[in-house]
Amino acid sequence: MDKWISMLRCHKISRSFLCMSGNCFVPTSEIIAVEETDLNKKQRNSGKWQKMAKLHAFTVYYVKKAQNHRWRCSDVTFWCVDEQLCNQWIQALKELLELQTRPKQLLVYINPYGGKRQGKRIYEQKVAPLFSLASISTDVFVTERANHAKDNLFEVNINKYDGVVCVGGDGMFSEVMHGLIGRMQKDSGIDQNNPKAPLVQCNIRIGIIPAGSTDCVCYSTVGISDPVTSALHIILGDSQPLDVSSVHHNNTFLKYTVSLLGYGFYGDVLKDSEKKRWMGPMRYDYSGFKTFLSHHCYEGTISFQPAKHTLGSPRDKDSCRTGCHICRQSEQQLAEQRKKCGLKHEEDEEEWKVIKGKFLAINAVNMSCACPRSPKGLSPAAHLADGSADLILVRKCSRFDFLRYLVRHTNQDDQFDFSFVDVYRVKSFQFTSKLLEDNESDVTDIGKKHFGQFCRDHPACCCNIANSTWNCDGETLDSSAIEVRVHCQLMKLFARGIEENHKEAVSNQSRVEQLL
Ligand SMILES: CCCCCCCCCCCCC/C=C/[C@@H](O)[C@H](COP(=O)(O)O)NC(C)=O
Ligand SMILES: Nc1ncnc2c1ncn2[C@@H]1O[C@H](COP(=O)(O)OP(=O)(O)O)[C@@H](O)[C@H]1O
Ligand SMILES: [Ca+2]
Repeated sequence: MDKWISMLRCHKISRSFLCMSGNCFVPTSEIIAVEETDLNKKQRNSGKWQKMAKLHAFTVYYVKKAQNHRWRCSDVTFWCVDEQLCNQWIQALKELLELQTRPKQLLVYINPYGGKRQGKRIYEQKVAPLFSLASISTDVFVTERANHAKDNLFEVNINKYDGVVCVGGDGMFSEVMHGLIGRMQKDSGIDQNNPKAPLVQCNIRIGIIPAGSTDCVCYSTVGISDPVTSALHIILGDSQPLDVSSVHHNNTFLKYTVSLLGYGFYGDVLKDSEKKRWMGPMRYDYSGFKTFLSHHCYEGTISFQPAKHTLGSPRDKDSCRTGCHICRQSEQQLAEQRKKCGLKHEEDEEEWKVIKGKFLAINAVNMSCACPRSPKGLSPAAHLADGSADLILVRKCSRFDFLRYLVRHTNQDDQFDFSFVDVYRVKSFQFTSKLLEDNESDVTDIGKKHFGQFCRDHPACCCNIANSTWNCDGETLDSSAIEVRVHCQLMKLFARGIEENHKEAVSNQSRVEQLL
């Protein structure tokens, strides 16, 4: 009988922990749901139960943390002969759950064509059952065309929802983010075309269920690209602020970006890969190889304002982790700035640094851009919410050197430790391609007429006179002059940043245990 009445092992309940046995406990913030267990069902399945006294039971579903930031839903059932006691437990636990601020109503957009075209199946089989277990109601849209989700976000009654979930890749996330941020600015009468406009923060969180090709935003904010893990972060109501950069050209708003804004190599890879969508995520390997062989470099001018407000540097050894003190400090600065000037932007005429040159790649990243292809990312020490971006300039170099640089994205070696790579932490920057500069100064329009030709002065130098395009979070952006500004913590995700590795977490756990 003892075997069945594990309720006896359930010693103690406090406001923050449910202790289930001497060495196993679950923080209440990690309980997914509590349900009365349907014993009739179990009794029907097992004959020996019939002879026992009438039992009552409830099941606690909780987050079980596995290796590599992977989360799973686990459960434990507590049995009891006393119905009243059982109900008291259920009641007490439900009250504790009510105290947690968790999403109750979500708006879900599924891109059925992202990644390996599994978005719909992933949502239906892995995510929807968890949402229903956690009593979350959902309105689900399966998109029928690109920009469907974005357009819809301008029409829906957004206040009805506690969050928006997108099922897809970085491109789909970008679409939903544009819809939400755009909607917020429209509702507040803010003109997005003004690059200096102080944007209104977006308090409705976005959850990403990864079902795309790169899933860099998900991987960099959760530590793994796994639909169940992401669904559990949404259910627990996690919150991770995120920097967003705005991209403008001549007082016209072009795009927002949270992960990679890349010109040259990554722009060319994306442009070529769009023609190979049928290949699925493999298209990036194919186009990556092709672009690597073409070895085009582009000439232009970059000017930037260094981010002096933040303590970190792109060469730091420590990365941004859950509860990061550098991001917290930026949050405090932001709050103080708001107190001082309201929504107005501080007019800063801080110094601009100017760099001219020939580049194979210009990458601006608001976060590390870690993804399964590059587990440390393009800038391992970049922060999710410090109000800065890391600007990585890869100058013209040999194919062999560029390959060495690319390979370092995939291993532990320092990818900035090359004479042809410079990295700066910035709060804003501008880029103008040489071709545009020449056109603006009324020099003949050679580039446009002879697209694809190489530098006339140095035929062997591989410097392409055509412009590259920008890879803006997986969307192509055709503009040879852009102005970029980082907006500190403009939006929030259902995530908590990457947690310290498991070993440390376990040792913290046993420390808490001793305290109890
Ligand atoms: C020869 C060795 C080459 C190894 C290079 C490995 C580098 C991988 C770096 C990945 C870059 C991450 C930045 C994320 C970009 C996404 O926004 C974008 C779009 O992602 P999506 O397809 O929408 O999920 N994906 C790409 C590859 O441009
Ligand atoms: N129903 C649809 N049909 C075609 N394209 C779509 C649809 N829904 C969304 N999209 C677009 O598909 C693009 C890529 O989607 P994404 O989910 O990021 O997949 P991937 O990671 O494979 O690129 C996004 O730009 C998005 O706007
Ligand atoms: Ca940042």
